[in-house]
Amino acid sequence: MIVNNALCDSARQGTTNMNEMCPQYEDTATRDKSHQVLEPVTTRQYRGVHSEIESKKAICCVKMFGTLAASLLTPEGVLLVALVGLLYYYVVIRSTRYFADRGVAFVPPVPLLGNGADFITRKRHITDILSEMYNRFTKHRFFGYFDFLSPIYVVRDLELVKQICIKDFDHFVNHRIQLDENHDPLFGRALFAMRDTRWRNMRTVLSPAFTGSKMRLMFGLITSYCDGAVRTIRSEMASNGRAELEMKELFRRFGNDIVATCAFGIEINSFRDRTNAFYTLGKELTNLEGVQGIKFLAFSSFPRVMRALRLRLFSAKMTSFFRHVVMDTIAQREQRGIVRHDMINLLMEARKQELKFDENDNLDTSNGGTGQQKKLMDWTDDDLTAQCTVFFFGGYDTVSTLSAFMAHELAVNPDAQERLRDEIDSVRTSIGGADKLTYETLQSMRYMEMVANETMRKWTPAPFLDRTCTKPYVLEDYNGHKVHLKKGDGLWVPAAAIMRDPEIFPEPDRFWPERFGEDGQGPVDSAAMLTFGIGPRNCIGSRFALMEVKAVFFFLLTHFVLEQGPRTQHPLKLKKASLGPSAEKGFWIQFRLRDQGGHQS
Ligand code: HEM
Repeated sequence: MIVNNALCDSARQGTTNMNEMCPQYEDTATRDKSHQVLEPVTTRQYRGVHSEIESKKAICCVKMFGTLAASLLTPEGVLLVALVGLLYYYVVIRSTRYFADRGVAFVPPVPLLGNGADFITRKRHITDILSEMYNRFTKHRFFGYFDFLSPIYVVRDLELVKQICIKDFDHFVNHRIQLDENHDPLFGRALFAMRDTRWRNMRTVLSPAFTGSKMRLMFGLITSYCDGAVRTIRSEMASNGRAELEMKELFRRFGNDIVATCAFGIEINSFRDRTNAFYTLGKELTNLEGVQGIKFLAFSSFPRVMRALRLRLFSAKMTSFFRHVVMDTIAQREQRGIVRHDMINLLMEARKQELKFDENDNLDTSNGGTGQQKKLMDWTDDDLTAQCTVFFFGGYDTVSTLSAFMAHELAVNPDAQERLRDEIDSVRTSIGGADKLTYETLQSMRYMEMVANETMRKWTPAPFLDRTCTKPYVLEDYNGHKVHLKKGDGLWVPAAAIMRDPEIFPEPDRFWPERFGEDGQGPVDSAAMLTFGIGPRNCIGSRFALMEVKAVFFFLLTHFVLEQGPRTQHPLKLKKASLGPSAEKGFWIQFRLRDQGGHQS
């Protein structure tokens, strides 16, 4: 793996050159090529050998089957079959009676695979499965879902969602996922996976790093990066000023470089250096497609089994890569007394108990922020690396997904795009150029906010939220039927289904940013906007995410018009094999340069 062109000027800027730091990541593949020379084999020779092998295999199978049948006909064999049958009955068949025994509405699951069987076998996206159940059980505040064999209470009533996630949060502090901190140090120690007091302490310590004032400090890093990236795209366009680009890939590159600079203090240009380690490992780290998506679900459903099998969510190679990057950057900064306004700097302050809320920050105590500084925890190197890497887990795929859907909606809704461009042009003119854009100006852009909100509603990157019951609790249905939850019971909030509920958002399949404007109806309840979750366990990085998405679109629409191209899939269909929503055929959009004259900064 080569980390080419890690554009660095570490002494001056506090950024880090990854080749210098991690020489072990140089590509060894080319050196390892085998020099063995093989004799060529003709097709006929191959077929002959192949059919001989096949017939030997068949004979072998018949023999094995015979031996097995003979051994099962012994008294021990019969006992074994009975035991397996009983185990199957108790573990698989009986478990499917869980909700029936408690009087909770549910759809009979597929044995072993549960209600997500169609997702596991790639027939339907998990969002579609949950939405169908959500729309079916309108007479209930909650219904049952089997995640493999694990029963989950899916809470569909908004008042109950608020009760669980805000008012009675003490009963539902944790997410379901459980990882061994030592075995899976990156994700196991990240805020998302932390539990109970450790989570509370870390959230309190980290909260000041995500306030408006800290975002303002990082804003310059983002805009200078956006400007450079847009210039690279412009320079690569065909002579007719057009290019058809795949948006997920484009925004992954944007997101990668922004996370690298803001979180890790490393400057990379993934548009030029297309296979840099940050990009390839980050993509691997956040991949929730296919087996990795199922593995993620399995760590929530059978944490003990996964731990007993010593399975890791992320490879040791990845852990070691990010650990080196963070530790070497910190060492360089400490040696040279460098201060750079990025997340590593904030975490270094947090480790020294020097990270504080600023006077102008709105203290949001629901997020764990108290503004007081006392020693809540001792930081290990892995704790620090994990909180940096959270930008990848939490922010990389989600932000690129949201941006890709936003580009798609703007391309297929030219009126909305035109209105957004008008707002961008008028702001740019009033401030005297895109290079003068500030965090406050971006925040004040009304239509930009409406477009982002509507995209987040229609295409939320996290289709459901999850919680575990930490203290006994009683759920009550509309008809007064009570269900007693015990410690360890799992709950989901079907965020995507709620945000497409026509009772809450009329005409839910329509992209209509105006619904969030003065004339629009907005949601009947603001708690229905669940893209960033709800309550004290909500997304700590939401400000950062929105700042990034809005800044990127400010620069993109300054330079380009987004249009449907020959490969644009409209209406979009979701890719069935991915846990996070993604487009079945990719997000292909045609970029057209705006008139070459005075639209750029
Ligand atoms: C569009 C982008 C994003 C979306 C849609 C998103 C969504 C979410 C959601 C749904 C949750 C769970 C909330 C809950 O259970 O109530 C969450 C948690 C979290 N997110 Fe984000 N996120 C985004 C960007 C980011 C970014 C940029 C970061 C960067 C640091 C981040 C870091 C986190 C962390 C650390 C948590 C766990 C918080 C905790 O457990 O206390 N997210 N996010």
